[in-house]
Amino acid sequence: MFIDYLIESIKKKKSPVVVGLDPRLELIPDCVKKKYYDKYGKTFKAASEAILEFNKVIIDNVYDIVPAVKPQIAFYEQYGIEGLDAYIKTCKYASSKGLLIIGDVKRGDIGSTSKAYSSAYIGKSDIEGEKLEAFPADAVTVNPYLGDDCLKEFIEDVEKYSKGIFVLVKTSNPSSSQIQNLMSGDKKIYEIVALMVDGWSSNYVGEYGYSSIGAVVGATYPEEAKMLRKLMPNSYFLVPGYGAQGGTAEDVVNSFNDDGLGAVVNSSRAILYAYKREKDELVENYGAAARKEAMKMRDAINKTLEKHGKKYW
Ligand SMILES: O=c1ccn([C@@H]2O[C@H](COP(=O)(O)O)[C@@H](O)[C@H]2O)c(=O)[nH]1
Repeated sequence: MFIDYLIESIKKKKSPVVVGLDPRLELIPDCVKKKYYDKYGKTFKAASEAILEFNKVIIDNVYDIVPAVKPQIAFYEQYGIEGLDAYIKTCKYASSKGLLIIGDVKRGDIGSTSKAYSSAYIGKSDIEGEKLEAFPADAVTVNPYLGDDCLKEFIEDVEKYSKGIFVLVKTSNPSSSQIQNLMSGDKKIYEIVALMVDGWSSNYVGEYGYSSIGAVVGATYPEEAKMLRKLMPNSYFLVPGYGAQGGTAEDVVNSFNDDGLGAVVNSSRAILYAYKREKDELVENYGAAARKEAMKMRDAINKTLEKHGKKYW
């Protein structure tokens, strides 16, 4: 099942780091973009080709030191069909390098519509009995705010296709408290969502005691993470907000259990565009700069886990 593959890869690579594949055209080096602009003009096709080349270089430089990548679909959708083509090809390439794919798609709708979303992202699309995969992923992020009928369809596909989901519980953005921290009875909304996740989790626990039904918990809210860790002991946390949003290794430690497992930490901008902080002549080595940054992040997190007695390796 998904969660066992993830944990085995974390242990093998000694790394709980997830590289977020969020291609921002304005930050992709000119040396990558120029040849496609020359060939296709300033078009979606050129953007898509530049993104794919950029992503492949990043993947080539990190596949042996991280267990998973998290492409954020919004950065591809904005370039239409060509952008989605780059998304699919990126996922397939990352998979071919042994990486797990966490599609950051944040879907969720009324049950019957969620079924279509789930077929698209972790299940199979049915064409007159022929079952086809539309977008490749091992797990996806889902939005729980329509209630449990919206997640039921995803959970069915988790079971049927050995996939995973990460439910938005406490997001990393500055205004996440506006709704997620509202009180309902004696609990905050995010605590109620966490208890729902815990309820769903228990049926999908794998070999290492963790469930393929996980939770998104932002690195920017370490105190909330501490409490959420207790509310969802079997759920793996996907922790975004490290680096560019200010989250540090000390901030993410509460998301891990005492066994040193229980969380993967995502960083997108800080890794992908690390070359911007290097000397100009190193622009063409953007892949090496990303690798260096991912290793720095891995080492910082591992060192902090060890300091807190949470060694997993
Ligand atoms: O609570 C959340 C949920 C998702 N994200 C996504 O993670 C990355 C973070 O990118 P950085 O460049 O490392 O800030 C991005 O894709 C977000 O959409 C999140 O940040 N917080």
